[in-house]
Amino acid sequence: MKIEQLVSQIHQKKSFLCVGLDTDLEKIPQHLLQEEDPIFAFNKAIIEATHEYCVAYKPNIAFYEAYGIQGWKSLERTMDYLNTNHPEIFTIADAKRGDIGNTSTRYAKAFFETLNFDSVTIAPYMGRDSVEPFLDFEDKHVILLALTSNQGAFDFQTKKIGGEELYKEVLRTSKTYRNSERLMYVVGATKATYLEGIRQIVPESFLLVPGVGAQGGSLQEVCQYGMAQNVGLLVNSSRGILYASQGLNFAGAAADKAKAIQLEMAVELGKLHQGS
Ligand SMILES: O=c1ccn([C@@H]2O[C@H](COP(=O)(O)O)[C@@H](O)[C@H]2O)c(=O)[nH]1
Repeated sequence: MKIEQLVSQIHQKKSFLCVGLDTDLEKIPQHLLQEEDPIFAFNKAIIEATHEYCVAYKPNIAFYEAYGIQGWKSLERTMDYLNTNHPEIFTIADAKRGDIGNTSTRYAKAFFETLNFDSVTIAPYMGRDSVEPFLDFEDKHVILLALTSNQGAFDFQTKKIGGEELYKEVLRTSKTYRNSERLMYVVGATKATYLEGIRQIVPESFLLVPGVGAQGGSLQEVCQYGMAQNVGLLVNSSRGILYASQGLNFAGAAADKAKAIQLEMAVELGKLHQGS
């Protein structure tokens, strides 16, 4: 998908919500366990209930790999369903991959060609030749981990090397990569105040921002410090939407949660237009 199509969706739906499809058989409503493919049945119901309020879906690959071949089949069915029924919605494989070039190319083919995702999350630790193979795919995007939402982010990412924090070095160096216009970055909502400095380095890049809802990040703060002229934000919520209810009306409850976030996002987008 082209960035312009994503931006156009954001304005059309007045939303920059990404719904995380972290589907956990221990948390989905019990009655779905009788279905032939409970993970897909849950995802389909969530997608149908929430698609008008969001512009992206992000299956975290761990939740599918955990169930072996059956989990991988559920992921494939979910992607086929999205690409067939909602091709305008941006898809993110939250896989956090990255390896020597030869191997990265195989990962890229798996997510961009076989599963037909629009983007994949990549760890920057192995450097240029581990990331560039993912950047070779037209209209596909690499979402590089910059400053993650967890406490462990302070172990390495905020440490200074040569006078600058490592996450800033990741942002600056990655801008020199081949096809760097296909890069986006992960920045946790729990680190919202850092977004001001991040925007000085990557003013218009799209940022995937997990950590609102269950992890306690604030949507308002993310917008205050991180919104760009092209919006430039995809704010993710997974558990806060998926498991709003474990009863028969789980999808309705998820829709209510997604709509509540979308309405807050509409207010934030309104402020952007006032400022221009
Ligand atoms: O820094 C990061 C990077 C990725 N994640 C992932 O996002 C979702 C968040 O789920 P919630 O239930 O909304 O907390 C999940 O898939 C994480 O693995 C992140 O949280 N932080």
